[in-house]
Amino acid sequence: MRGAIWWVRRDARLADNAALAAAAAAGPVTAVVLVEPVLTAQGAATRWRLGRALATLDADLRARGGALTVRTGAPDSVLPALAAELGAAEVHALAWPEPRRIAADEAARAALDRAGVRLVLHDGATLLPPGAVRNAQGQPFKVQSAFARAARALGVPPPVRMPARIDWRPAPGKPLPDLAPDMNRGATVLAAHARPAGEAAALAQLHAFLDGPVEDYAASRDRIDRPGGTTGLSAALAVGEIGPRTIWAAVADRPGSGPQKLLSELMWREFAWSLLVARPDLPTANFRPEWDRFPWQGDGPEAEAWRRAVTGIPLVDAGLREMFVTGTMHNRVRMVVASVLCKHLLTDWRVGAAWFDDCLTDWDPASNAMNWQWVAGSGPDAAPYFRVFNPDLQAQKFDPTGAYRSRWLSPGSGYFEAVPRSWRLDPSARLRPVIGLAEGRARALAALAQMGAAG
Ligand SMILES: Cc1cc2nc3c(=O)[nH]c(=O)nc-3n(C[C@H](O)[C@H](O)[C@H](O)COP(=O)(O)OP(=O)(O)OC[C@H]3O[C@@H](n4cnc5c(N)ncnc54)[C@H](O)[C@@H]3O)c2cc1C
Repeated sequence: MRGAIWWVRRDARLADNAALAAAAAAGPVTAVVLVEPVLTAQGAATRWRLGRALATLDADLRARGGALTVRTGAPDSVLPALAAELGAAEVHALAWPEPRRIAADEAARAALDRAGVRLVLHDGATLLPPGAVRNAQGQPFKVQSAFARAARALGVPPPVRMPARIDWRPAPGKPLPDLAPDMNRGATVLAAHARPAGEAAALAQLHAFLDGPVEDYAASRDRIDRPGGTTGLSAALAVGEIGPRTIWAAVADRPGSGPQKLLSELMWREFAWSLLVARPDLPTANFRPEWDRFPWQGDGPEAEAWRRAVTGIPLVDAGLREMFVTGTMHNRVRMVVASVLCKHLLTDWRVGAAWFDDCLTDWDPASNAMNWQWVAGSGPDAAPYFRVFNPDLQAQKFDPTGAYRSRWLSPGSGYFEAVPRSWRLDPSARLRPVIGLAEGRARALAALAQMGAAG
């Protein structure tokens, strides 16, 4: 048998991986990672996290007699050459239907076709094949609850079994380079605070959550002062150390409000991917075109204070610091920091989404874009813009002990060691709010009225 290439992208796992299973069925497997433009264009934190996932996968493969083969360059030139070198007739990869990835995959497919090599994309990055969930008119859903009902009715396929035996055939290549040299000193801080990487760690994390915390998930998931109320699996999902179907299968038959709530949150991720597939411009364009008239302020000093986590609004600064230090942020706080940016600071959601793209280790192009548009009001099934979160009331409600704010606002949180020195932040500075909450709210509502009047 001529063997096949398993082209590893955001699927750093051996289990529940249809691409690996298909490659293994074709003979010896060469597991390949490409340092390519789609990867290098991604944000720093997500590249850093992907680097850790791939390094751990490489160690897992070495323990089984394999290794990752690393090559540099665009897939449409590197893959045909590698296939020729190996005599491989097939390349298998897990589909990741993000616009840049789709375009690069199409170019790779055309080049491989010319070389007589088949590129096969498999599903498994989402619960159901992207684009499969449609309404009675055959259109994608715009309302999440209806989408989730229809998706559940279709039934989530079980995870793919890992092949019992895989013959690994690594090819010569260089070691995996540092994928995020631009993290600079932030990398050391992140390494000290991020969760462990790898497939085994993700599975252990899932099972530890299912062994207890899941029962209380529906009630605890918003308590930001009590860590451990959520799975913490988003970064592992984003780099594919665990497949969503593995989580679904482990949770689906459990009774109780906690497990059911977890399934419904996974359906938000699923909805986001269905939106991105239907509207590839979701990360860059207002889903609802009337939002093109909204009088956003430019990316000015208020937005910069937000990015640097020095707005003087405690919950906002705490959340943005948590993200800088850990690469993630609690969902409740993401909603508040995004709301303050789009409403009190009247800043275009794309400014905030771009900052998250760069800072999140769990960056997911679909979830990030959908959630930003949800908060801003420009998305489908979005929160109405006039519903303006008051960050102080949110803090009282979800951080009643103040533990979250104390942790992330303390000078010893790690934040000041992680940020660029050029920001010249003073840990002992007493911050004044960049805007009064009542003033910001009134300004936001006036802008909304102006958009309405312009319509
Ligand atoms: C402005 C904004 C930006 C966001 N950007 C991202 C992003 O880039 N990547 C990302 O994975 N999530 C994003 N989210 C969604 C959510 O905040 C994270 O998925 C969640 O905090 C991850 O923590 P967890 O794994 O412990 O979640 P859990 O509560 O344990 O939930 C389990 C899984 O369900 C999914 N999920 C939960 N909530 C959502 C949601 N609102 N939307 C989509 N999927 C969800 C995630 O895959 C998550 O890992 C964003 C939310 C907001 C408000």
